[in-house]
Order: sequence, then C-alpha cells, then structure tokens
Amino acid sequence: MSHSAAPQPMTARRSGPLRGEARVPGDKSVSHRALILGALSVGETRITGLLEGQDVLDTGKAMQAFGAQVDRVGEGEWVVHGVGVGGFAEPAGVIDCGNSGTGVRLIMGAMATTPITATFTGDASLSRRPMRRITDPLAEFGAQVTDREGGLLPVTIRGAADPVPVRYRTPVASAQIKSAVLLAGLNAPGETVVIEAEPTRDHTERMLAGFGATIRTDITDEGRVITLQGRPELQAQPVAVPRDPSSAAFPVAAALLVPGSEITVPGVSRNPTRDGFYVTLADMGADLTWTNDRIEGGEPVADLTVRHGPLRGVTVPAERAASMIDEFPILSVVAALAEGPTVMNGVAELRVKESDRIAAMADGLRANGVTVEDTRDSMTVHGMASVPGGATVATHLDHRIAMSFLVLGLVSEAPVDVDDGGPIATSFPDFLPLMRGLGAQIG
Ligand SMILES: O=C(O)C1=C[C@@H](OP(=O)(O)O)[C@@H](O)[C@H](O)C1
Ligand SMILES: C=C(OP(=O)(O)O)C(=O)O
Repeated sequence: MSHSAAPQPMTARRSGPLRGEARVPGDKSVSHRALILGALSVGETRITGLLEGQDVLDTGKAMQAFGAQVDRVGEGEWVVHGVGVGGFAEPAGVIDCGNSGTGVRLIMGAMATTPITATFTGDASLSRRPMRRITDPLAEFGAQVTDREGGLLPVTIRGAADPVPVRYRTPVASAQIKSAVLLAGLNAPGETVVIEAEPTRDHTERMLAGFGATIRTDITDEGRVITLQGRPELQAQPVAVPRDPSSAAFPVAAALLVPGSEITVPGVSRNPTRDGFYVTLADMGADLTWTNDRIEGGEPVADLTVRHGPLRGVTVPAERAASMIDEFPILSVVAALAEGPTVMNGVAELRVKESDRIAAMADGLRANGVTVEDTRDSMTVHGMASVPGGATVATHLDHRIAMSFLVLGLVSEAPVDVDDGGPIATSFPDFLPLMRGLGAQIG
C-alpha cells in the first residue's frame, strides 16, 4: 500500500536545547529481511523490535500474499510461519511495495527461482527507480522478466522452473542487488556467488547464517566474494531487531546542531557496514560517546550520547559512501552549519533513491540560503555560522529529504517548511512525537 495521497505539509522552528532519550525505531533493513527469511524458513520466527513503518508493513503483506502467515502479536512483535525455501505460492493479486526499493528488490529475488508468476508495482517514486539492476541477474537464474521501457515498474517475473546457480559481480555498490541474488540463490542447486568490489551492508549474510544457511565471505583481490550453498532448509529463528542507525541520524544531527543539547540513543546498531555517518561526524569533531557495546540478535549495538558542539567541514572519501549511503541528506544539513566546506565524493547512487537526493538537497539548501555545488557524483556544501532558512522545500516523496529539512528548521533563523512529511511514515512513523519529546518545535 502506498502512503496516503494527500500531502502533509510540516514546519520546523528554531528550538531550545534538545534533551532526553531518543528511542528510535527498529532497523529497516533488518526488519525487511526478518520477514522475508521468516517466510522462507520452516517453523515460527518471532521478531521483536520490528520497524512498523509502511515500507516494512508492505513487505509483511507481500509475504502473506506468497503464502506465509504473518501476525502482529504486540508492539513491534511479529510472528511469521514460513513456507520453506521454494515453498512460495503464486500470489492472487499484484504485489504493491509502496515506496520501498528494498522491499520490491529483495522480494523479486526471493521469488525468482520458484515456478510462480508475480507482478510488482509501487508508488510514483518507486516507479521511477531502476529495476534491471535486479532483474538482469535474476534472468541469469532462468527467471523470465517483463518490464516497462527503461526497466521500470510494473515488473512481472515468471520464476525459473529449473534454476541454475549464478556467479554475479555487482556493477554498483548495492546491498539490494547482493541480497536479491543471494535470496534467489537459496532455491538454486549448487553455489551462488556474489562479488562486490566495495563492502555494503551485510545483514542478509548475517541473517542467512543465523537461519542455518551455509554462507561464507572471502576477502580477495576482487573484493568480497560471498558464496551461498543453495537449497538449505532454513530454520526459523527469533530475531531481535536493533535500532536503526539511519533513523538515529536525525535526532543525533539535531542534538549536534542545537546549542545546549544532550541526548542519548539506546541500543543503536553499530554494524561496521552502516557506521560511515558516525565515523564522519567524529572526523568533524562531534561529541559522540558510545558505551555498552554488545551483540544483540547477531548485530553489534551500543548506546550513544551526543552533545552539541562546534563542527568542522571534512572530505568524505568515496570508499566510505556505501556505509552511509542513506545519511548523505542529513550530513549535508550538518555540513551547512560546520566551519568550512564538506565534500561528499562517490555519491552517484543518491540520484536513484526515493528522489534524486543530490538535486533535492542542493535545491532545498540553496533555497534556504546555503551555498552548494554538485556534479553527477559529488556534492559540496559550504558551511556557515547561521543558516537563513525561510523556504518551503519539495520533498519528492522522500522521507529522508523531509526529515533532513525539518532538522535544518530547528536551527535556521526563519522556519523551514516541507511540502509533504507524509513519507516519513515509511521509515520513522514516530518521528514527530519523538522529536517533540526531545524539545523540538516541529509539526
Ligand atoms: O539493502 C538494504 O536494506 C538497503 C540498501 C541500500 O540501497 P542500495 O542497495 O540500492 O544501495 C539503502 O539505500 C537502502 O535504504 C536499504
Ligand atoms: C533508499 C532508501 O530505501 P529504499 O531503497 O528501501 O526505498 C532509504 O530508506 O533511504
């Protein structure tokens, strides 16, 4: 289901110190994978801390459409009764993945080696995003694909009746491509291999291992070589979803920027394939303290304390981009208030997210008085002591653009408006109450 069509304008105003505990929601990437692997295993998978954002709810509905039983039994607590690898049934209707690139791409992979047919759609944003990066490798397994010109949704996939395993080198750094190939490889006999030049988030590999698949990662001269043995019997497992470092980035950035602030974020994922934003903030001189490092549900987590303080501009190296790919919008807001320029390199993938995030951030920052330069694959933000603000920003159905500019409005001289905050519910449904609870003037 797509989010409600009526736009929800929102405004953020200059706020006093932010204080308190930010209990951000469950990790979106881990939540999608918990539902999908639960559906592909035998037995009962009990998930706690699931993100109840629209993207993940759409994946839950899709898993039901493919024959799994998916039940909400409490707040963030879900139970999945799976059908086993190769057990997906043909869905009766179209699979609408709403706004979610992760949802549609991972589910395409999960069904592509089972002899059933499914048609996938999404909202206006998802319908502009490239799908051949997924369907090309799925065709190598033997799936038959019909799509719209340019490889756009709607896409119909006829799953392979006699799948063959695939050896695939990802053409861009993308955990969605890697994960789609691995999920397809589950029902192909023999070894499926994915080679990635740059490491990307590794939740699929971790969770597959946790569910009993034979999977290994070798670090070689070509990069990471991930080898999965096909046709395992996945065993249902309890999954404790850590808090999402990509969602935490918004209250963290707000606390760094609003004078006098100090907040804590408990139990946030510190997976090294996701920590580039926090590494960059540390380079900028941010006051971040991590305590109580531990492993929960196979993922490293820790508690984070953030205090306001001065920040300096930095150059973010291209090889760090994948580990903070969803945090560049909020980093560019932080950069607008740092001393000197911040240069972000190797970020061309931002152009094919929920919006063209380089264009959306550059346009919105300029409208609010910030100097920005952009090229096809880089962005430079010139920091200033105080940002004028006062503009209305077009969010293009992109939750992270909306949240980023609402954070800017907490420190700019004049309020910042966003034309539509509705999509925030895809990843962070309690963003407004959480931020208000810390003292943010936002609504
Ligand atoms: O695998 C995932 O869960 C995700 C991978 C990333 O996309 P790409 O694989 O397209 O880089 C990221 O932007 C997205 O929010 C979540
Ligand atoms: C890119 C994102 O998500 P997806 O690709 O799943 O739509 C995101 O959440 O920033």
